[in-house]
Amino acid sequence: MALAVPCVRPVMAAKRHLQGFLGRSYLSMSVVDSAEVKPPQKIRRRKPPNMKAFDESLSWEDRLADAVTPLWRLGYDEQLHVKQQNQEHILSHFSSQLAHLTSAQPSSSPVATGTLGFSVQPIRPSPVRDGYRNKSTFSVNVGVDGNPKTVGFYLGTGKDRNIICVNGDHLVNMPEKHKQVARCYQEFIRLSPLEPCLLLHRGGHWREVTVRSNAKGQTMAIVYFHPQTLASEEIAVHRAALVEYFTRGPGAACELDSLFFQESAMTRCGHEVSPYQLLHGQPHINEEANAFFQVNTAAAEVLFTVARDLCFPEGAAQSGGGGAGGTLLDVCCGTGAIGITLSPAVERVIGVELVQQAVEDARHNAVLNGVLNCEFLAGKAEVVLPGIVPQLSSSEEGGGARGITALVNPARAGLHYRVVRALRNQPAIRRLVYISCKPDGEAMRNFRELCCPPDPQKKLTGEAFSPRVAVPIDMFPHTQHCELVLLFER
Ligand SMILES: C[S@@+](CC[C@H](N)C(=O)[O-])C[C@H]1O[C@@H](n2cnc3c(N)ncnc32)[C@H](O)[C@@H]1O
Repeated sequence: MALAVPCVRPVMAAKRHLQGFLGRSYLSMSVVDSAEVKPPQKIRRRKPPNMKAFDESLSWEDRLADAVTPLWRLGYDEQLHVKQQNQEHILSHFSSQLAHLTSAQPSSSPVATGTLGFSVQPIRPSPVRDGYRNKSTFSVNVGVDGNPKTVGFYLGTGKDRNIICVNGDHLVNMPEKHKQVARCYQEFIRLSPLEPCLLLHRGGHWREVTVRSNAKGQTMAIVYFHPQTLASEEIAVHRAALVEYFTRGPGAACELDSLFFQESAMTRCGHEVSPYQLLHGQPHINEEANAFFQVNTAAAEVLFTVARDLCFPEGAAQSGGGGAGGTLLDVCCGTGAIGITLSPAVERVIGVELVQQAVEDARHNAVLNGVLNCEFLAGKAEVVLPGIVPQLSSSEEGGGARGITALVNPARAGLHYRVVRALRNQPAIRRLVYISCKPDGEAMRNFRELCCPPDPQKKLTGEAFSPRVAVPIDMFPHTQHCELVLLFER
């Protein structure tokens, strides 16, 4: 199988299907009544919103760039320096809390790495700095000139009634292809007799467009449409106009490989509730890299390599199979990318994930890659893990050379306390790798729970973990975001 990115596991190209991504469902929607037919609405030019709230000395483009990519004015080395300092500051805070918890000598300096008690490695840069996003969602709203059919990104807030939509042609993190689709979509909706949908309850139809692309340059667009009270035959007319525009009209220049359409009366709505309709092209575009569902594919490869090296420093992941035994617990595994990537290093991988559709994609990805030692369980980690982790002890403790390694990659809400307790109370887990996109948020609570002294009252009887190594990774150049990978051992 061909593989564009050889750093993790050359024989394992994870061909992830976009269909899987589309199928994810977090919200339900009410049934839309499409019986009432309304005549096409007249397009009104609206008054531009109150612009006083913005810094008027800057152009709209600069204001948007400052909001979306706040580090864009800095050179890349400077950006990395800023992020490194931020991460060290957060870790220093953690170190102080840790010292307090364990009544050890508090850290004296707020930022110096040497006083943390563990090492912070230099930030790993993103291999791609500009145009790295493989997914972009463009909104529709009132533009600077008052045109309500403007496709771009919001500035301002609904509460302050100063929302303004600025096109993203100048944003450095956005690929050209995504910008082209956004421009064409804007042209299309401006030609359409239908109103845009600016607020879900205020009428109008044309909503945001999501654009996805892969390393081969294939592009998928998903147009979201509010049906309001249109009859299905009416919607069909506008759907056909959209297809015509993107296949034979000016939009054909985008060379879309897939065009999807979703009728939805809610902000987000899953395929099960309101099916994604394939209007043109193929149902999936594939990515032959290891981490498609991260927004920056190339940087995700770096993340996975770091995770592998921290989980298995002895390097058996490169042995090409067989591994050194033991189990990898992939907690909050999403579509299984990390577990599948690391599977050669262990006898088995157990992935746990809340979203059923993601679990099905993970199973699909394992099959696609010929990986047989991964199982994926659907459910809340706080429900699933307390049931299975204690069972692992008899077979794993002292059995394999590695026992159990835990890798956790929760959403911003962090891990539920029951998850931390299940992991801590399992003595066969000697090593735990925590990947966090927001280490100064709820993850910090988890770090404390992992490292505090045992507390029988809270049924936290297992030995405490200690932080050993922290590795910041720049997944999003030009923004403030930074991923942190933290190795805990005991
Ligand atoms: C940051 S993503 C990690 C995705 C995955 N590790 C990857 O690389 O693609 C967090 C994942 O945690 C899942 N999640 C959120 N709450 C959860 C819970 N209580 N139990 C299990 N999974 C959860 C989300 O659905 C999401 O897939």
